[in-house]
Order: sequence, then structure tokens, then C-alpha cells
Amino acid sequence: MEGGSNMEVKSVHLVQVADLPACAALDKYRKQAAFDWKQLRIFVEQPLDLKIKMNVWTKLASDPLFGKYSEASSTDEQKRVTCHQLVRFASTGIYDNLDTTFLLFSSQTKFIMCVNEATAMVNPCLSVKIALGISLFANVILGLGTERHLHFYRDVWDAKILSCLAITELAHGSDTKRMRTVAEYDPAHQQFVINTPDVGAAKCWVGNLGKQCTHALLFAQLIAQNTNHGLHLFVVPIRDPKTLLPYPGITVGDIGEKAGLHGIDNGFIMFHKYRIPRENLLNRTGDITPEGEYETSFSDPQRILGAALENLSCGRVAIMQESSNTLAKATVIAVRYAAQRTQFTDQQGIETPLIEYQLHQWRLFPYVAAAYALKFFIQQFTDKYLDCVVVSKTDTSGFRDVQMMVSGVHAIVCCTKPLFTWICRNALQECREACGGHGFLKSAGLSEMRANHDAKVTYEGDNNVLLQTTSQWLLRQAAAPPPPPADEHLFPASTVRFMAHADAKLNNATVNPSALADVCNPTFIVDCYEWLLCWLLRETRTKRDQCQRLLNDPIAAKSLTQVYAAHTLAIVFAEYNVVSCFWSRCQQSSDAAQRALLENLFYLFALWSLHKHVSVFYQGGLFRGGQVASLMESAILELCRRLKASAVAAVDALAPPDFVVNSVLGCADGKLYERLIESMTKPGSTDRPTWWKEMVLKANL
Ligand SMILES: Cc1cc2nc3c(=O)[nH]c(=O)nc-3n(C[C@H](O)[C@H](O)[C@H](O)COP(=O)(O)OP(=O)(O)OC[C@H]3O[C@@H](n4cnc5c(N)ncnc54)[C@H](O)[C@@H]3O)c2cc1C
Repeated sequence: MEGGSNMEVKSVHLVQVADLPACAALDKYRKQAAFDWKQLRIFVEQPLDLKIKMNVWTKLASDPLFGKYSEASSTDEQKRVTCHQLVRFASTGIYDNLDTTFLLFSSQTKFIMCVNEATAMVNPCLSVKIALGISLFANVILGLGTERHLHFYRDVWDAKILSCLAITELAHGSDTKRMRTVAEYDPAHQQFVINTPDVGAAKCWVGNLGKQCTHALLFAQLIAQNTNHGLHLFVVPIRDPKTLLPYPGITVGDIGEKAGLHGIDNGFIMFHKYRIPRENLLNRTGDITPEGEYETSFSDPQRILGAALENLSCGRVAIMQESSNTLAKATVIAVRYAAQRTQFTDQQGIETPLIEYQLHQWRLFPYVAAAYALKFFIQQFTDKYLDCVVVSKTDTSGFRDVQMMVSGVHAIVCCTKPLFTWICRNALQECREACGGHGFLKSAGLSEMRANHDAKVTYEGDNNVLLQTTSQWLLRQAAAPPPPPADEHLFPASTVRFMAHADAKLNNATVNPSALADVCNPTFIVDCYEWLLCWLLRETRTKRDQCQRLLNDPIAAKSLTQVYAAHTLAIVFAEYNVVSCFWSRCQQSSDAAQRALLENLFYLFALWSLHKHVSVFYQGGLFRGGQVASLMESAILELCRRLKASAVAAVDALAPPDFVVNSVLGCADGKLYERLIESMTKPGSTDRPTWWKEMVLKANL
């Protein structure tokens, strides 16, 4: 195979990419691409991952249960169908042969994540149900439980139980520390008594809890011998698996209609002195003796909560994977539509496809580039994240280094999850609008994707709150001594290497581009990003120190340093990581035409991202005169113009099968208007309404 690493050369035979059906309007553009889209598909997705996903899609496509919801489905019906899909999914054999030991943790988790990605693209409700109900629960049991909890692990994979994760309370969401649900130890019965002290402490929003789950992973304040030891995780039985009736001592229900994700039963729960066995405390980080003594290897109780929450980071990694796929799917629909849809004529009277308009290219193509950027980043980062989890669980020696690695990986997750979910949110809206009125049809798929994606900016950590974790970490790194030269190329120290010569960068930096080639240049892009990070770090630190001196209140100082400083710093750090990864991935392509396309996409994504910070470059003095901004704008437009010939093939290389694209506007075979009219003339569409008499009566008044 041309264009790929050795690993790809070997494994390319594992997966077959099917030919696309003919479509005159799309083929006109497909033929203009200089690269082989099938090779690019394998390069982008990686052969083994693609094979796993194709297996899932083939299985689901052959089962009508995984087809579209009927348009008239009530939310209750959507929940019922998702439950059925869960049961059917378990019987597909996709999860057979999973290993239940920690030895294969990385490969097994990667496999589960890959299946999750494929499932989420078919029905995000189903993937949430599986993730919360099975895989996250299993992961947490392995990460925070001990030998005595392994039966839960086996039961959940055997589909005997289904779980949920109950953190959020009515009165507290982001401020996890202040959760008020209590688990008080009773040594006489060797049980924890779980109680909801007031309505504000009712757990809410919990996915799977509303109607179906049998067990909850519950965060509650652990109290023993009248001492509060902070938040801990407990496995709490909720419903009898045979009857689905809740156990006495619990009030549990569904929170009601939501704006999206209708197939998920988000629930609330209140506990009334409800008892669970002592052994149901997940006790890897802290335990209670039968007599009620509290034991922990952590000196700082905050670190116990930190360790528990870090264990949930894999949910954020999954959100990033899902967002990159949703983004890709949205661009597939919008670009295929733009190539077929014509509006207005040129001077010769020939109708112009939307894709020919500069404005349309400028609206859509940066999101195509972003789809590649995010996909490459999350693939690379998932491996690093899993390595980090393995090292942190197995290492007993270099404690300080492991801590640095864990906190660094956590800081990167906390800024990239917001970047991914926001780019995807914006892309969904732009793609919907780019498809005009037809984009608003449910059968176009985009509105539903937008509604289902929306909450990702909030759950698993509100974006604006998560970014504060990253900026705090960056400030700490800037204040710490630089890593030894031998370590500075290691991840995640390598991501903050730019800090080493921050003052020199700020004092001596100049950029003086005079041609497009000067800005379409990796050195220009890296220089700009590193300068921007150093400048924002200095601004944030200066603002924070000033506030601290004035107010003598570190919390207020942190709060007053967010806007135009820490918040932007964290976003820019996320972009810097994504951009750096994109460039290195481009260099792995050995096929000239493929690499030319990838570099075009790289420059477009990098300049489009940098351009959002143009005012900061002028404010801080890196850019002078109008020339640099004008060159960046010209480059963005030129990159869009060049991309036009490749855009359809570039989205073909991102596209799952039509069954998964699931849009009348975005199928590989085009047939745009045939599908549109079919979708508009469904049975019943020409019928007189059942309520016709009410209209006639009013007309006759
Ligand atoms: C669809 C969906 C599914 C969910 N599933 C689950 C689940 O399975 N289990 C579960 O436990 N929870 C779940 N949640 C809840 C979710 O985790 C919380 O909504 C989230 O943590 C945010 O908390 P909150 O809603 O209380 O918002 P708040 O914390 O009240 O935040 C409200 C706003 O204030 C801002 N804000 C907060 N603090 C600060 C600050 N210090 N500085 C500046 N701004 C700030 C935030 O950015 C946000 O915009 C789900 C939520 C949704 C929407």
C-alpha cells in the first residue's frame, strides 16, 4: 500500500473499503481529487479500528431494530426501543471473548471504545446506555474496586445487571465536593446507611436511572465515627433485576422530557435511610474496617476524590471520540449536499453548485479540516491516555513522575473536551444552515445530531469549568522548575516545553510574513501558538497576582482572571496540542497526493484557529500593521479554493456507510431529490387530518 506506516502496510489487508455507487453530481468532483480516497480512509481510521467498526455496522444494519425511529415515536417509545437495542446488542456477540483481567486493559479498553464510537454513530442513546450501564461501570470497578467487587464486573458483562453513575445533585453540579448525599457507617450491622438530607441533595440527571438500571455507582459523603471522610464511591442496588421494582427506602423516577437524547431515561433518586453492605464501598483508595476505623494510603482527602474523578476521565475521552465522528458525519452530509445542490446561475446561465461559492467553502471547509484534526488528535491521545492509566495503576517507584503524568493528561483532557465539543456544536449548526431548509428536516439528520450532541458541552464536566482546571495546571507548570532535559521530550512534559524560554520568546519574537507561503508554514504556526501561550500565561499570572494583592482572596483572584486570560489560555493550549499532532500525522503519510491534501487541511485548520486570536496578536505586539492578518485571511480563502477539488473525496474518506450517515441529504449515491420526495411523501402525508372536523367547524362559524 502507498501512504502509510509499516503497521498499516501489514494490516491493510484486514479491511476492505467498498466502492461507492455512481452519482453524476458527486462523481464530477470525486474525479478531481488527486489522491485515492480508499487509501485515505484507511489512513484516517486505522485498519484495525475500521475493521471493528465495520463489523458493528454490518451487524446493526442487518437488524431492523437498529433502523430509524419512526417519526411519530413518543419519548417513551424511544426509551423502549433503546432498551431493546441494548438487549439485542448484547446478543450480537460483539463483546464475546472480552478478557476480564487488567493484563489486557489497554487493548480491551481500546476495543470497547472503538465499538462505542461505531454504536454512537448509529444511535447515540444506545452508546450512552451501554457506556453508563456497562463499560464505565466495569472500568470503575477495575479502577477503584478490589477483589471483592469482581462479581459486579462479571455480572454487568453477563447482562445480569445494568448500572448508572450518580454524581449530580439538584443543588450542586460542577461543585462536586459539596454533594450532600450521606453514607454513614453503622458498625453494629456492618452497613452503610445512605440518606438524602434534603431535596437539594436529590441525585438528578442520572442516565439509565429513570426507569431501567439495577445498580448505581453513587458518590456520597462517607461518615464514620462522626467524622466526614469526604466523597467516596459506592455500588448501590436500586431495583430488583427480576421485576425492575425499586427496593424499599428509595424514591426513584424519570426526570421527564429533555431537549435531546430521548432514548435515555435520565432519573432522580432520593434515599431514605437506605442500607447497603460495608463491602459495597469501592475501597481501593480508602476503606472502613468492620469496627468503623477509616483507612487510606492518601494523606490528603482531596486526592481521593481526585483519584475517583480521574477514573472517570475515560468518559471524556469517549466524548471526544464521539464528537470527532459527529463532526465528520455532519461535514459528509453538508459537503455532499453542497456538491449536488445548485442555486443561481453563472454568466452562461449554467446553474452553480453551492460548493463553488467562496462563502460556502469558507463556511464548511474549515470544519472538514477540523474533522481530520480532531480525529488524528484523539487517536493519538487515546493511546497516551491508556498508557498513563496503566502506568499510574502499576507503578510503585517514580511517584512524582507518575503524578506529573496523571495530572498533565488530566489537564489536556480538561481543555480538549471543551474544544472538541464546541467545534462540533458550531459545525452542526453551520452544516444545518448550509443545507438550507432541507437541512431542517428530521430526515436530514442534522437537527437530531445537534440536539443529541448539545449536552456534551455540559455533562462529564461543564466545558467552562473544565477549562479552569487546565489553566490552573498551566500556571503551576510555569511556576515549577523545568523538567530535566532527558524528560522534556516525554509526554506530557513535551506539551509545555514552550515555557522554557517564555521571556525570550515574548521579548524577541517577530513574525514578518510577506507571502502566502510564509503563513502556510509550520514554523510560522508553531511560533504564533507558542508566543500566544507565553503571552496569555503572563497576562493570566499578572492579572491573578494583581487581584490577589488587592483582595487577598485566591478564589476571587482566580475567578477574576478567567475572561480574556485563563479561559483563552486553556483553549489555545488545546488548539496547540491538536495542531501539533495534526502536523506530525501529516508527515506519516508517504503518498505525495495524500500528503498534499492533508497539509492543505492542516494549514486551513491551523490558520482558521489562529485567526480567532488575531486581536491578541495585535494587542501583545507580535503582529504589526494590517499585513499579517490580511495574509492569513487570503491564505484561508486560497486553501478553501484549492480544497474544492478534493472536498467530496475528502469527506468520502471520513464517511461511514449510508446506513450510519442516515440522512436523505448525505448518501454516497446522491439521489438527493429522490430521497427528499420519498421522505416528504411518507404514508399518511396526503391524508386528511384526523382532526379535520375541528377545522371545518371553525371555518363554518
Ligand atoms: C443529558 C445530560 C446527561 C447527564 N447525565 C448525568 C449522569 O449520568 N450522571 C450525573 O451524575 N450527572 C449527569 N448529568 C449532569 C451533568 O453532569 C451536570 O449538568 C454538569 O456537571 C454541570 O452541572 P450543573 O448542571 O449543575 O451546572 P452548574 O455547575 O450549576 O453550572 C451552570 C453554569 O454555571 C457555570 N459555572 C459553574 N461554576 C462556575 C465557576 N466557578 N466560574 C464560572 N462559571 C461557572 C457553568 O459553566 C455553567 O455554564 C447530565 C446532564 C445532562 C444535560
